[in-house]
Amino acid sequence: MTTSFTVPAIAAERLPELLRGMPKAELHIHIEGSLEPELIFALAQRNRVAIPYASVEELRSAYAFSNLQSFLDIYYAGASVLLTEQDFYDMAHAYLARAATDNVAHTEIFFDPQTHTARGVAIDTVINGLHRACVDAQKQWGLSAVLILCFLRHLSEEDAFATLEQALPLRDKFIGVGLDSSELGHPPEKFAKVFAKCRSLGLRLVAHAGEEGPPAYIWSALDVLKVERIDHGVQSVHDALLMQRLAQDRIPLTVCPLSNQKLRVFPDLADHNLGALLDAGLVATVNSDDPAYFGGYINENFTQTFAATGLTAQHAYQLAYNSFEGSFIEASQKRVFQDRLQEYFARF
Ligand code: HPA
Ligand SMILES: [Zn+2]
Repeated sequence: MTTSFTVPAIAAERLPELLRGMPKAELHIHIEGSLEPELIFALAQRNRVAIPYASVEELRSAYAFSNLQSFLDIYYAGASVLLTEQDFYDMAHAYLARAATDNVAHTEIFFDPQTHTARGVAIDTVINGLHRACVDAQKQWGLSAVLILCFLRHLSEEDAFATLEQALPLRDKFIGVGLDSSELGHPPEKFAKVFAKCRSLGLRLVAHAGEEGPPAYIWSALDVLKVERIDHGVQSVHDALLMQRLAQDRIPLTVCPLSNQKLRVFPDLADHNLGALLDAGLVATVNSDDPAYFGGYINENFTQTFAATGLTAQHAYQLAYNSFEGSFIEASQKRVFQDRLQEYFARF
């Protein structure tokens, strides 16, 4: 099965249906960013945590962002209602139920343990709750789900090492590590030693780079941290040599169009460079990032971006194909998903 499959002609008005129904993998979703205002309020009540908003509507109306940091401030505040293992389970279960209806066949979920351990929540509480929801998703919907532990880059490398040490007894419940939070001023090389340690432990490696930060951060994520995938990476278009490198080494980019729009990386979705990345031969994918905050889960990211930019059914096939190729599932299972994808397009 190759990527060179030619998609049969499909009328433009049937594109949304095609996009919603196609099997896909999601590779960039922060589970704390799937916490809907309704669940924040329910958990605040259940745990008797005070939140500075009078209603779900008031909270939702605060979701107007000017850049990454303005989002992160409210995102960390929202996560403060999570205390028990059941809270983490409920949050992940709600996301996974939603992903299943969006025809996500496989998902690789980020979580931010330091956001919780800093508030006195034990790392076992976090990981066990999330992992149990992943196990249940496979049983309930046949949806495969794995976890990626992210280090917060605004904190020190020492803090990342301490977090890794706390997590290692639960090593079989997460497949890799990532790097997220405030990008500017916190280049990947700040975490060179902890990523080298994770690599030696056989953990898979990813990092956010080139969301707001320069192409230099993408180079150092690749060459210093030795990551296998770049989260966002949309700033790579400003460096022709980097574009060549990403294409040649088939480094996947986990692009998040609605996030980029809401955080004003591309204020107008019509100006998004997803099509340019694909046309340059990069292994770009579409993902939701923080769907409760950015106005849409993965299918909304697909349908709104296609409507705004004029991408075609052939691009849709390529994006779904890339999502399986870029995933950390084993090669034989990737082929199963990619065969299913080709069959879906052939029969649509
Ligand atoms: O888009 C993001 N960028 C960096 N950190 C994050 N944490 C949640 N979402 C993001
Ligand atoms: Zn992200």
